Amino acid sequence: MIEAVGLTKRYGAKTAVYNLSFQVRPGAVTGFLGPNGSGKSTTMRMILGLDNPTSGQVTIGGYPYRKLPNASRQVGALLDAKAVHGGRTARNHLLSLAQLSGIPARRVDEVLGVVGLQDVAGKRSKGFSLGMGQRLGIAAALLGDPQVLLFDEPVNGLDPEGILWVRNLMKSLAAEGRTVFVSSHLMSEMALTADHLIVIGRGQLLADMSVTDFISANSADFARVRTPGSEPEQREKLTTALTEAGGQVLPEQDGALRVMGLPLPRISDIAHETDVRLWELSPHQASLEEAYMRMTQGAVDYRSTTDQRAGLQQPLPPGVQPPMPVPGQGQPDWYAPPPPQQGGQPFAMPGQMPGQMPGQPPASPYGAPAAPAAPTGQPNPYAQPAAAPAAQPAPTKSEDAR
Ligand SMILES: Nc1ncnc2c1ncn2[C@@H]1O[C@H](COP(=O)(O)OP(=O)(O)OP(=O)(O)O)[C@@H](O)[C@H]1O
Repeated sequence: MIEAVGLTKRYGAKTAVYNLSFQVRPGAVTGFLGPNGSGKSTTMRMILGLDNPTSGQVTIGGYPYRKLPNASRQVGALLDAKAVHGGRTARNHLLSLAQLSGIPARRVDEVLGVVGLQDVAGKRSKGFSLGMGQRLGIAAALLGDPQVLLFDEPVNGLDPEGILWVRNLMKSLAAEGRTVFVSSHLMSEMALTADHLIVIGRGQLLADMSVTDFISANSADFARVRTPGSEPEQREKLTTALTEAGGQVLPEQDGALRVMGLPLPRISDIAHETDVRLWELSPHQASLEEAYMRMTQGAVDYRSTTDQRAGLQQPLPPGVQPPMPVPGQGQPDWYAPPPPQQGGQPFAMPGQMPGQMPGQPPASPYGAPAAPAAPTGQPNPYAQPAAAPAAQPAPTKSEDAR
C-alpha cells in the first residue's frame, strides 16, 4: 500500500502539492487524475524518493522509498518513457537495470515478451516510436516483479491495440493483488481501467472514491426527451409543462430536450396530460469525463483563451445554460454540465465538498477549492504568495532511483 500523509512540496514560491493525504490499496487499479500542473508527477516523484517532500511523508508498505529494503524488487515505475539511453538496445537497457538490482538476466526476456518487444529486443531504442518507448518503460517497471507499480501516463502514444493491452495489463496486475497507481488524462480509458480514483487540483485532494461513486457524486442524472421535429410548438408546450412541474429543461444541440429534476414516469405522464407525443424518453448518466470536468473546472491552471467554436454558435438567451453533449452523440465540450438543481451542490461528496478536508470549511461549488486552513507552521500557499525566491532547477523525471 502507498500512503501519503500531509504531503506538501514547494518549489520556491510555487506550491506544487499541498497537504495531500491518501492511500493506494493493493488489489485495485487506482487512477490518479488532475488537470495539467496539478501535481501528479510531483507526487509520483515523491512516492519514488526522487523528490523530497517539503513536509508530510509518503510511504510504501510503511517505509519511505529510500528506506525500502531492495526497493527495485518491490516497486516498479514508469515515469518518463524517454528516460532511456538511446544508444542501447532494448535488451541491453533492461539488462543494465536488472544487473543494478540483482535481477536475473532471464527476467529481461520474460518482460520483453510481456510487452511485445521481443522482435525488436536487439534494436537501439533511439529508433523506437513513442508507443515502443512506452512499452520499454513498462517492461522496466515490471522487471523486478514488484508488488507496487506506478505508471505516469502509460498509454501516451499507444495505438488502440496498445491501449487495450495496457488496460488489461493494469487490471491483471491488480487482480494478482498488486498495488497499481496510474495517472492519465484519458478519462474514457480511466473509466474502463480504474476501480478507484484519487483526483487532485492545484496540488490538493479533490476526491478519493470509487469510479462509480465519483460519477454519481459529480454528475446529474437527466432524461433526454424528443418530440416530433416537425412540431416545434409541441416541444414548447412540453417545455412549459415540465418547467411548471419543477423540472429544469435545457435544449440539446440536436433538438431534443435535457430534463433534470423529474423522474421518467413523471415526464411521461406530463407529456400524456399535455397531449404531446414523444419520440424519445431515455435516462442518462454523465460520463467520467463530464463528472471530472465538473469537479476540476475550478482547479484548471491552463485553459485556452480561444473558444474554437466561437462564431459557430447561436448566443444563448440570458440565464440559459449551454446544452450538454450526450455520451456517444457529437463532440464533447470543454464546459462542465450545469448543476443538477439551482443552489444545489453539483459535485458534493457525501458530507464533504471537493477540496474540503475533514474539519475544513466547504469550497465554493464552482470556484477553485477553498484554501485549507493553514496548519501551525505551514502557511497557506494560496492565500498570500510570498515574494518569489529563485525557483529551484527542475528535477529530471527519471527512473534513477530504481
Ligand atoms: N522542479 C520544479 N520547479 C518549479 N516548479 C515545478 C517543478 N516541478 C513541478 N513544478 C510545478 O509544480 C506544479 C505541478 O507540476 P506537476 O508536473 O507535478 O503536475 P502534473 O499534474 O504532473 O502536470 P501534467 O498533467 O501537465 O503532467 C506545476 O505548476 C509545475 O510547473
